[in-house]
Amino acid sequence: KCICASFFVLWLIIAVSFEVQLQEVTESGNRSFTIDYDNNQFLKDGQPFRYVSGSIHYFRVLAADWPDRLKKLRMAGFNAVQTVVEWSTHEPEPGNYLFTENQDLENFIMTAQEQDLYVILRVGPYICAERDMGGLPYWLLKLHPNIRLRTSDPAFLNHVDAWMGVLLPRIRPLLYENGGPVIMVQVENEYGSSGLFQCDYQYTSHLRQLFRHHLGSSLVLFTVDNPSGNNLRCGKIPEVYATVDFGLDKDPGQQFEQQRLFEPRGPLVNSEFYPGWIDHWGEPHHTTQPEALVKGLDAILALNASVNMYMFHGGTSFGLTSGSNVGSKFQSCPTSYDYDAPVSEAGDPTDKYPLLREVIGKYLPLPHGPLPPTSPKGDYGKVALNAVGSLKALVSLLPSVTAFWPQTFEELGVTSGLVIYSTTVPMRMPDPARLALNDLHDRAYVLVNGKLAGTLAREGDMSDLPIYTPRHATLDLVVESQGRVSIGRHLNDFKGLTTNVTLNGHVLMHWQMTALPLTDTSHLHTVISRLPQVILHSLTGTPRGGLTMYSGMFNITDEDPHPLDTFLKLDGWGKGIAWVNDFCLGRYWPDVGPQVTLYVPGAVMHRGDNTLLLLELERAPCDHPDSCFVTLQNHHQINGPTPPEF
Ligand SMILES: CCCCNC(=S)N1C[C@H](O)[C@@H](O)[C@@H](O)[C@H]1CO
Repeated sequence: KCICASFFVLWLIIAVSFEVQLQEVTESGNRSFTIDYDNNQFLKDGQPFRYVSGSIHYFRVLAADWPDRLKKLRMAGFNAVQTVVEWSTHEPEPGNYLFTENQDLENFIMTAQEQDLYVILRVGPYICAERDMGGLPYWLLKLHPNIRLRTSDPAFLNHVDAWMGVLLPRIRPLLYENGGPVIMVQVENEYGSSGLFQCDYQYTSHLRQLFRHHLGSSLVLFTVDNPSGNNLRCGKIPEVYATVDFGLDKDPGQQFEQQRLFEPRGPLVNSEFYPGWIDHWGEPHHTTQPEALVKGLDAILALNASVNMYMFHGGTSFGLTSGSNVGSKFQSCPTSYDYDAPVSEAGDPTDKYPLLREVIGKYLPLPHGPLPPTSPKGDYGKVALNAVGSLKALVSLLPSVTAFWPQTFEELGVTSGLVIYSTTVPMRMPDPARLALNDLHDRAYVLVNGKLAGTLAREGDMSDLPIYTPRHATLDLVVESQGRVSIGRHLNDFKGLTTNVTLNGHVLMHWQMTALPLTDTSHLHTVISRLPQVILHSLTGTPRGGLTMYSGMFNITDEDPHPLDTFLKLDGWGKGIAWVNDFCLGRYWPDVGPQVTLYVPGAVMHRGDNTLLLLELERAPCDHPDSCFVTLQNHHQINGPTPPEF
C-alpha cells in the first residue's frame, strides 16, 4: 500500500508540473493552437478562439493579385484564409517540383500573415475542388494504369509519401507554433463523402502518421465530410478532428448534431459553407441570394461555431486545369470559378461583401479602413484576328506515334490538350457506315479525308455517327480532353480513345497518334513559325473555320495606366482555347455558356504590343476579314445557355 501511495504521489507531482510547464510555455509567449475539449472551443495561446475563414485557392489567382485578394478577405471581417494545396500544380511531371511565382505557396501563406490572416491548409493529397483529377497528377495514371487512387495501394502511397516528403517540410516552419500563420491542416478531403464506396482506414491512418511525422504532434489535424449518411463513419480518422460541410439550405443545428456523433466534445466547425455552387458548361450559372447567405452565416456564428466560406473568392481555373463531374451524364467545368462568391472572379466585391462584413462584425472585431472598391477594367476594344494555320497543318509538323490500338492521353504523356488519332479505312464500306467511339473521353471532331464529318461528345451518344467513307479513306479523330473527373468512382479518368473504335462493327486498327499538349504554347509558336506561309492558308480547317489557329495583336498605349484587367468576348466563336502573350487564359465555349467572357488579368499584359492566340475547334466568324475579331471589354458576361447540341 505504501508503495502504491508513493507511486501515486510521484505521478501527481509529474502531472501537476507538466500542467504548470504547459501554462508557463503558453504564458512565456510561446505560441500554441489547440482544441479545448472541456469548453468545446479552439484555444490560441491558451485563449478562446473562433475562426471565420474564407477560401481562396492560390493557384486560381495570379501571385501579383494575392495581396489584393487577401486584403479584401481581411477587410470583410474574416480572420483566416483557407486553401487547398494542389499536387499537380507543384509536380506536373514526376520529380519536377514547382514552388515559384504563381506556384509559390509559401509566399501566399506569408502574404496572408502580412494581411493579419491565419491560414488553414488542406494539403490533400486529393483535394477535389473541381480540378483536373481532384488535384492528383495525371502521371499517376501514366505510371500505374491500374492504380487504386485514394487507397493504401503502394503504387499510390509511395508517390504520396514522396510528395508529402517535399511539401510538408516546407509547411512546418509556417505553423503557428513555429511563428507562422498556419493553425490547422486537413487530412485528405471528404474521404467519406466522395462516392468512393470504400473505406480504406489503412490509407487514412497512414496519412495521419505521415502528417504527424512531418508536422509534429501538437498541430491540429482535421477532416471534412458532408454529414449525411455514413460519410462521417468512413471519413473520421482516429485522433484527427472531424468537421463537416453544408450549405445555406441546411439547418446548422441539425448538421452539427451529426458532427457531435463523432466529436461529442470540441468546437463546432463547418469547413465549407457555400455562397454559391459549381458551374458546368451548358448549365445556368448557380447563384444564391445575399440575404439567405447572411442569414445562414449568422445562424452558424450564433452557435459559436467556426466556419470557412467555400469560396470567398473563386478566381479562375487558368489553363486547362478545370475538372469535371459525372452525374447522370458527363459535366465539364468552365474556366471561370466565380462560384457567385462574395468577391467576383475578377476580384471585385459583390453586393454580398458589405452584408457579410456587417454580420461578422456582430461576433468579431472588424479591421478599420475603407471597403475595397471595384477595380477599373480595361476596354481595349476589337482585336482583329487572322488564321495562322489549320490544326492539320500544325499536326503534320509534330512527332507522332503509331500503334495497333489507340492509346490514351496518359500513355502518350499528354496532361491536357488534344490528340489527333488517324487511321485508314481498310475496306469499302456501305454508305453511310456507322462510326462508334465506345468510350470517348471527351469530345471528338471526326474528319474523313480532311473534311469534317461530325462531332461526337461524351455527354451524348458516342456510338452512332453515320459517315461516308470512300475506299482507303483517311479517318482523323481530333480528340479533346475537357478535364478529368474531380470526384467519385470515375476519378481515374483516362483521356482520349479509351477503347476500340468500330466502323459498322469492324474494329479499326493501325493508328497514328499525334499529341498536341496545350499546357504551354512554346511548341505551338515553334510549330507555327515553321509553317511555310503557303501552307498557312492552303490547309484550312473546317468550312466554318474550326480546327484552326488564329492570332492577332493589340496595343496598350502608354497613355493607359498599367494594363488593367479586362474580359475577352468571343462573339460568333464556338469553342476553343485562348492565350494572351503565351499565358493560357483557359477554355472558352460561348456557344453553350454559362460563361461568355474569359477573365484577362492585367498582370499577363504589358504596354505596347500584346499577342492573342486562339485555337478554335468549331467555328469562327471569319468568312469575311472584317468579322474576324474578338473584343477586350470592361465587363464580364455570364449568361444562361441555349440548350447545347453536344
Ligand atoms: C457534383 C459533385 C460536387 C462534389 N463537390 C463538393 S460537394 N464539394 C466539396 C469538396 O470538398 C470541394 O472541394 C468542392 O468540390 C465542393 C463543391 O464545390
